[in-house]
Amino acid sequence: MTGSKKAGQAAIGIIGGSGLYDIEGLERVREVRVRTPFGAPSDAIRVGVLGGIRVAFLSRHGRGHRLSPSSINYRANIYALKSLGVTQVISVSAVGSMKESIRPGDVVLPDQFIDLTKRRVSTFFDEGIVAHVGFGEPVCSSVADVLEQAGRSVGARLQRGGTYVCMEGPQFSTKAESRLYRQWGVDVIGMTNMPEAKLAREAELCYATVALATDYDCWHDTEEAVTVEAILATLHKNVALAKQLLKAAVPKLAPDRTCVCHEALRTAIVTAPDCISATAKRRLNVLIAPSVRTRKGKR
Ligand SMILES: CSC[C@H]1O[C@H](OP(=O)(O)O)[C@H](O)[C@@H]1O
Ligand SMILES: Nc1ncnc2[nH]cnc12
Repeated sequence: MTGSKKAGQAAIGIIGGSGLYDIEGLERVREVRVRTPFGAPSDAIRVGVLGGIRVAFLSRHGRGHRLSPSSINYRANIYALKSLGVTQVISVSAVGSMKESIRPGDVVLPDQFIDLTKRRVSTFFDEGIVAHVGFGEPVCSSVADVLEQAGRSVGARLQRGGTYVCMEGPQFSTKAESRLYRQWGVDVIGMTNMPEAKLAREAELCYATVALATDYDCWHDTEEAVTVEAILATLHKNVALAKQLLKAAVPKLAPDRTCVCHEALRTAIVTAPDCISATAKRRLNVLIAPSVRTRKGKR
């Protein structure tokens, strides 16, 4: 087994979305309840071994799907994974297809996001310390490379790249909205990847999403408009594929990161070190300690 991490720690995090509340085949599982300065994550984190590699699995909506997209504590989720030693996050999400070419059952690996959420806290840097991370490339292409290979190896119909528009929900879109997003050229629609991906970047975690297309939203002339029933039926058929994909991907993720995700904060913190409030330092210690340390005395 790789990943010389202590029990209860893991370098790879998996955030399971709708239909993926657990991972069978996760061995030597230890349930970790993490407390964070931002409150409780969606559920206990299940740390175990998948394909010989230690991973930390978190159900985004909680087991039993208790949390709506707007009430998920995204900060606590990302902070909790970071504090367990996670450096790379694979997110799994059900999405609506906004293109004829993406069929229910297909896998999309989005490389861009449009954030239309309205009532979510989307930063760790809101009190006592200011930071502006780059987000032009919101997805880690190294992780996406691995997901693409893994997806193809398990026979998924897969689209590499595409734009995920994140709506607030919980209601699905109107036809007018759906048509508008299509004019924007988006590929898929969902309700959860924002602010998750933003927070992952602020926490210097690699982040990539395996988006499982479940429906054609409500824009299609001949297909039924989306319903939860239809989404769950499609997920039911495809969740096994997603699990195979994850199992194939996990051992291929390089433990030593060469991407820029791990240094997102290096040039992002604008507050002078001696002006960062003690509370912020304490609250964000897990995230900012290395960057603040290297900037000491520079201002
Ligand atoms: C239960 S269907 C709608 C629900 O599914 C997606 O969630 P996730 O990204 O966690 O798979 C979508 O964003 C909605 O939250
Ligand atoms: N059509 C859709 N809109 C928003 N979120 C979704 N998740 C799955 N399908 C969706």
